[in-house]
Amino acid sequence: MSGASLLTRLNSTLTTRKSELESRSKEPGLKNDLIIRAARGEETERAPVWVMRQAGRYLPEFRALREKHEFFECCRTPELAAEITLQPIRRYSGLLDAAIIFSDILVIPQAMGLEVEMLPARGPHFPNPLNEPSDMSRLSKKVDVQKELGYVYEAIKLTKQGLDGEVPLIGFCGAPWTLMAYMVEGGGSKTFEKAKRWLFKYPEESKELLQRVADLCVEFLVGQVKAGAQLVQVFDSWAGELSPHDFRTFSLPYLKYIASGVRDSLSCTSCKSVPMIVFAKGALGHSLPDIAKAGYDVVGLDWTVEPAVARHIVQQAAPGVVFNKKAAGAEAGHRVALQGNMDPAVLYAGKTAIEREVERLCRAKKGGFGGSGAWIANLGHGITPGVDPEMLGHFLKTLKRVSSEVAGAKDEE
Ligand SMILES: Cc1c2[nH]c(c1CCC(=O)O)Cc1[nH]c(c(CCC(=O)O)c1C)Cc1[nH]c(c(CCC(=O)O)c1C)Cc1[nH]c(c(C)c1CCC(=O)O)C2
Repeated sequence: MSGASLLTRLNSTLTTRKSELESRSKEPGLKNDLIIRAARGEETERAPVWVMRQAGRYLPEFRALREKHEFFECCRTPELAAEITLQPIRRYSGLLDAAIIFSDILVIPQAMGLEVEMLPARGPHFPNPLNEPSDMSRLSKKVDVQKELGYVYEAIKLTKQGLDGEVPLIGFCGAPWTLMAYMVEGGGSKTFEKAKRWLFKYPEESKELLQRVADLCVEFLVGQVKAGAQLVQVFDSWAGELSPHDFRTFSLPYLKYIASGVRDSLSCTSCKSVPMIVFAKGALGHSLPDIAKAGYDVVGLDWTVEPAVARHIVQQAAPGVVFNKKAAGAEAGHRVALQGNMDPAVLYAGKTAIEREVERLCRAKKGGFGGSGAWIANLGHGITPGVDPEMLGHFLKTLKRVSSEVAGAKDEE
């Protein structure tokens, strides 16, 4: 074969492959699919970026709305939830690569029949938490997720209209262990002694509760995807409270169950598969290889792990994962992508510190993520209420600039 015809053939193979990739990831009308491609382990022209809690109290426009409406009223009113979801997208126009639906992880305990209130300055409060396993009889036996949480689906639909394809929308839920911790503690805690007492005194009953929550997580995430969520994230915010053994016993199995449950369920419907992100805060130091193999496309990192080290560990543990074999839009194996992981407190330290830390985050030679893709830039936990919104803007702009440079130069890798 002549050089020219070989080139033609190669070109046509590449074109076919490119259009396959596009049809797999790009929803009609979606203008920016950077985060979807990065989540699928692909190289991207820069790192997509979003921020946990990007719709929140650091935004004056959010606080203004909250003066008029109670927290769970905002969650339960699709128009308000959609408006709040869109607030950061509007303010940081062109700088955020995803929206996350405004809601809370505690809507699942509410759907199970527990009362939850959001106390000013104190956070979530359960007036009647689960004190003993016998209290599980107070939980609804069979939760009608559509009836109890349909308002989230409505909010997703409305938000999608508002976004008009500008960026993808992320759905989410809390992980079973984190939700159980709230349900038993009755709120946040420094020691988690009540929830841990359950784990150690009543391991079987704890597993029953975790399983009941996990089943709801699967149904709720699938519902969010059917309503239009284009990625989903599972937040295990309290994973780091558990010893490695207890994490493997009481958290990891349910994280796995959720990933495979959602994928199986979506493969049985005409719904396209969506990338799944797991964020097990505080558990990465001991369990990153296990988390990388838990069935998620993306592993979220808190700031206690060095990106280059995490990349190495994840690549060793899960060199190429094949998900969604049966799903519509089935795909071949891909790298597990990473998300994170700048310390949110850097946003308090001014522009010079932000620039320095973004450089470290992006450049492989500085221990950062490097230019080979499969990275979604984010903070290592949610943005905190005292941050000046301008500083988040500076983070987003700097990240966009430096990560484009690094991807263009392949970061000398
Ligand atoms: C543990 C947890 C909760 N909720 C959530 C988690 C997991 C993430 C994490 O670890 O931070 C998840 C969450 N909560 C909220 C979102 C919305 C989407 C987003 O912008 O990220 C998401 C994804 C809104 C919220 N959820 C809450 C607020 C602020 C409450 C207010 O307006 O009064 C917002 C914007 C309240 C909330 N809700 C919760 C707590 C502990 C608190 C109070 C403390 C705090 O504000 O950080 C439970």
